Amino acid sequence: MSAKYSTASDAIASWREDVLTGTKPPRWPLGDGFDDVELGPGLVLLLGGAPGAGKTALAMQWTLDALRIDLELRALVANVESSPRVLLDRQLARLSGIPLADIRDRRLDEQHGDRLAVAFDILDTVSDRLAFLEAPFNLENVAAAADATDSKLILLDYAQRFAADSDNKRHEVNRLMDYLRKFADAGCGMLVLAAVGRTKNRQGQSSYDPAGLNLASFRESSELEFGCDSAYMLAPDKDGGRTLACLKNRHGEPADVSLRFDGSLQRFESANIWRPEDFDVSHLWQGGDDAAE
Ligand SMILES: Nc1ncnc2c1ncn2[C@@H]1O[C@H](COP(=O)(O)OP(=O)(O)OP(=O)(O)O)[C@@H](O)[C@H]1O
Repeated sequence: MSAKYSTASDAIASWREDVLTGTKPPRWPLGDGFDDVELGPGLVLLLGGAPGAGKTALAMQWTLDALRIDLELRALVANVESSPRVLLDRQLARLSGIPLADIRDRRLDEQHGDRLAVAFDILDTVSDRLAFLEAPFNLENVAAAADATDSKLILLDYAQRFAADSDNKRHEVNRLMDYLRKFADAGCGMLVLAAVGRTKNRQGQSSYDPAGLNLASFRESSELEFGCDSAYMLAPDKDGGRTLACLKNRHGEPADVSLRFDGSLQRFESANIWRPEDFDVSHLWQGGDDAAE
């Protein structure tokens, strides 16, 4: 085999050009509050969390918002567990502000008309740049579908299900990361959801206690944690919010993100974004009335 390498002069020529012209590595915007979360060509982002933590909801929100903001972007969603209709119901709830339960049961009438119209308009702006993988759910089909649709953002939900069936699942999941890196090297950005294993809590019981979840929690894999560029764990807070804990960030300082999650609307937002209802100022008016009497 002939040796494969590039000389430093080759590498420096294009790199120096980027540095001097201020050309940054491309990143896709993921919406308000997620500036520190890096997803773009060449990167593998791992997102873990207990069942029901909201991984799918958050990953779909990022994907749709990236498509809304970056009109050049195309995305492929490879979800083994949920059909496109189920995923679209959830996004319709988020974009329209109509509770998911009403959308799921189609309890919709004229009063929802305007909000539905706005949400469908938004979906129309992304629909020809968004594709859903159909069976077979394997990496060969992911590669073929990404090529056919020219998708650069690929959402895998979830990683362990894309490891070939085998008696040695751990080995297969480790091999999976090799393939994910090949997708990234080919210019794709990989948003990879991962199941996590239970850990022992302080009482010695097996649980998904957020305090015990760490890089080693990614089930059946050591390679997932080493091979990714960034790894996040989505965990419920005591007050019903979520913390997006950054366990690893190869290209920057790891920064956690505090989130609010509205399950009925499948909507995440940064806990740092100001909302009028968080500030009850009615007592000030009350005080004013008292003072006037
Ligand atoms: N109509 C609803 N009202 C309120 N909450 C809801 C409603 N429908 C779903 N949810 C909640 O939204 C969350 C959706 O989680 P999601 O499926 O994104 O989690 P996940 O981390 O991907 O889980 P899994 O690994 O089991 O797929 C769950 O906590 C679920 O209970």
